[in-house]
Amino acid sequence: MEKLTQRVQYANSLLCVGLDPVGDDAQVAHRLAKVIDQTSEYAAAFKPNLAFFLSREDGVKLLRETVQRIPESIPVILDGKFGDIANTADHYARFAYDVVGADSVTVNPYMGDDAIVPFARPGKLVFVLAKTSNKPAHSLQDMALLSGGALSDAAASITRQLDEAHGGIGLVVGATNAEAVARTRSLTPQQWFLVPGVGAQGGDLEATMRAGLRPDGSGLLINTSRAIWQAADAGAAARELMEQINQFRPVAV
Ligand SMILES: O=c1ccn([C@@H]2O[C@H](COP(=O)(O)O)[C@@H](O)[C@H]2O)c(=O)[nH]1
Repeated sequence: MEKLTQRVQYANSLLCVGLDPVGDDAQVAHRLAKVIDQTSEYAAAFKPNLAFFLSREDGVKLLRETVQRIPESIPVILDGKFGDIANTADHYARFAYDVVGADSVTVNPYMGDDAIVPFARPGKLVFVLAKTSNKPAHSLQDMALLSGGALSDAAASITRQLDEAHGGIGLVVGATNAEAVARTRSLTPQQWFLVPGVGAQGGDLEATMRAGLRPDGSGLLINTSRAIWQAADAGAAARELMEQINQFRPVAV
């Protein structure tokens, strides 16, 4: 959390550069290095998606090399959407933090608190899926609970309680539904949101910023993956998005 706050201030950025490497093995390591080197200046964080590495024969090696390439001052969020019972979750946490060297992970809360808590280590930040960016998310996440509210509201409330108990718990909230961003912000006023869905998924950046930004001008990490990976000039694409994001932040005095 501290590392992220420092990085956001230093780089004056809320941009999270997603790393979803596609292409053949021979070229992908080179492209990853290039994207990291060209976008580092503008990145508040990097988010490698585990699936895009595990689908390659030497995927874990490539992932470790990717993380090592990222400057130490920039937080790495391993997007693995982990979510199993406690003793299994503990092994996923060891993989993410000790093997890969990530600072942060994404976790699916469906199985309950014990799927989340093993990832809550000092200095680490856990992003729990609350309201995801994919269109069919509503089929489960909008279900009304007998106790009131929707299932995604319950996920948000649980993360708030866990953050109060353990610290370092944020949420994943998609940029494709600004109303949901606002609602989740009202339930969790202080927590960090990892926000995918801008770029290839067509999320509305301005509406998302207005709905989710904390009064201190922070608390959102806007992720984009394909829009940077596929750009002819990844650095220019990252700078442009960072500047667009900053237009909606209060100017520091
Ligand atoms: O709700 C969610 C949670 C995670 N993701 C992941 O973020 C990136 C988005 O990539 P784009 O190319 O910018 O669409 C990808 O790794 C997803 O798995 C998400 O999209 N939505």
